[in-house]
Amino acid sequence: MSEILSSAQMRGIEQQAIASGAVTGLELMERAGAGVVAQIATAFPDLSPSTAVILCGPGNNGGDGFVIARLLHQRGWAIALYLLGDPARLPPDARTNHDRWLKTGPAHPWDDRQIGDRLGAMTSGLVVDGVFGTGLTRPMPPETTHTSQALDALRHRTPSARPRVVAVDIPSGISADSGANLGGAFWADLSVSFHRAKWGHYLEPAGLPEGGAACCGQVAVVDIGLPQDPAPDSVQLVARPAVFLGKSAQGHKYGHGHALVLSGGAGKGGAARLAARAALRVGAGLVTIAAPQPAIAEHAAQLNAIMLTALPDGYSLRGLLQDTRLNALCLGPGLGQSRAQDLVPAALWGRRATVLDADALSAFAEDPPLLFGQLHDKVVLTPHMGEFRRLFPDLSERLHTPAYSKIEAARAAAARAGCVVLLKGPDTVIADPSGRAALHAATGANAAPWLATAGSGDVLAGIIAGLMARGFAPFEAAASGAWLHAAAARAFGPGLIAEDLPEMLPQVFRDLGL
Ligand SMILES: NC(=O)C1=CN([C@@H]2O[C@H](COP(=O)(O)OP(=O)(O)OC[C@H]3O[C@@H](n4cnc5c(N)ncnc54)[C@H](O)[C@@H]3O)[C@@H](O)[C@H]2O)[C@@H](O)CC1
Ligand SMILES: Nc1ncnc2c1ncn2[C@@H]1O[C@H](COP(=O)(O)OP(=O)(O)O)[C@@H](O)[C@H]1O
Ligand SMILES: [K+]
Repeated sequence: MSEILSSAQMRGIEQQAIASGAVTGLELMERAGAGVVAQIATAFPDLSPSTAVILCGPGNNGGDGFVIARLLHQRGWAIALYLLGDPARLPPDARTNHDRWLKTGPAHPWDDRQIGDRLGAMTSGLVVDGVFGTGLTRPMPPETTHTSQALDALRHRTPSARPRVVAVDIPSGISADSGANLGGAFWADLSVSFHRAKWGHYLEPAGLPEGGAACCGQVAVVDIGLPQDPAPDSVQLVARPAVFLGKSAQGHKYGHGHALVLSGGAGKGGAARLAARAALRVGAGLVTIAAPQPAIAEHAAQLNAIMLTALPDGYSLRGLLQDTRLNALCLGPGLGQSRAQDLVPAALWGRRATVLDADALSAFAEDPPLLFGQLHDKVVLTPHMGEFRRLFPDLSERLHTPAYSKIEAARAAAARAGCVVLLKGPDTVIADPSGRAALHAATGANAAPWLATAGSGDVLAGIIAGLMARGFAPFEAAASGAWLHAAAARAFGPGLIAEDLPEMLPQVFRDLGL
């Protein structure tokens, strides 16, 4: 797992390092610029010096741009540099690098049309976006409209017939906190960030225009000599399971737990079977489906290793939970809302590790606090955005403000609910009530677009329940579950349907070396 930061956290680290005397802002800017130039060489080894258009903005992102111009020039590049804004108003370090650059070449005043035309005519070379970085919280100014449109047009050309586009830190116009396109954002083949990647590199707010995960291209992170201590409240990017998922040679099936998946009525059992299959494949020692009597025959016809029991209502669930070996529950997929209203309180009374998904969440849309009052710290809620809106309408509403991120929303939800919340999407956030948070990004090179298929969420709920049956803590089970789920989808590839996901887990485990 690697740490990702908000813009405020990054600013804090930078300011503290400068205030302590360990480093100057000018040194950081020099290293940032040098880091970008080094990453360009690494990412595009075939790119030989030709023309680089360097776009500099009014803040420190522009300051990095001047450093990059100087260093690329030293490497034989012809530079065309444009500055948005008044050089006299540049912050001090950016001003110093602006003045240094002027000894080598000119800083053309920003001319949106001229830049747009120039970019449109380029068939090779480099465009460096140092217009705005982590400091931007408003839409791009109108003076960048043509430039943005010209960049958009380049994006649709084959890479061999256009310049490479490199963003300093993050493409201008993308919120480093929420990943939102603030309006008129640029895009890049490569975004070179400093010290740590930012939340916005991996978050992708729903809908158009495309946001951070879609616009950042390859994300590279360069060390600029800031202290490496973990930031308080930092968010971890889930790059692989944080726990060892192998089984010990001596294990007994009851040592790996017994997961109970609660099913809906006749004809509605598919979702529970998907979840149960996933719980078993992920390594739970035993898995039982508990279904109303009329659904038993249908399940029996389709199940072998998974056990089956009749369960009419919440009263009988309390009875079933007298068996302490049943250590993890999964409720919601295909459950039906009235059955959920009856079973969820009984399940939560049992204080087992519990996944609440789908109908187990929507059943409380009328009165979310009724649910929150019963939750405990072994529960994982797995809402998609629609379910999240039903339980946390105010947080969902706030997500429409561009700088408010899905990470903050999931954190606030976990604090309110008093349990782990996993908020789904191509970018999945896992948060607990203490503020601990992780982001699993199925975007960029990790994209898993075939997960957008009916029933894939049921499988995720089952994976997490299975991992909790095995004894993993809710947060680890949720974060590792999100990773396994996407890895299974990638391992199968195009054509994936939900049934395929559990069947890919063995290969995912083998690839992990288990
Ligand atoms: N934080 C750090 O440790 C480091 C930061 N560096 C660079 O500094 C960047 C952040 O610099 P800044 O905080 O100066 O911010 P930016 O350079 O991202 O730009 C924001 C600046 O423009 C102004 N502004 C914001 N929106 C505007 C708009 N729509 N129209 C006109 N002006 C607008 C802001 O008031 C601010 O001055 C980073 O992205 C990175 O590139 C690097 O130099 C290396 C070290
Ligand atoms: N485009 C996508 N890329 C990656 N993961 C996705 C994508 N779309 C959906 N997912 C994942 O697939 C699952 C869908 O769950 P959910 O919305 O509950 O669907 P269902 O109710 O049909 O099972 C979630 O885990 C979500 O994160
Ligand atoms: K930028």
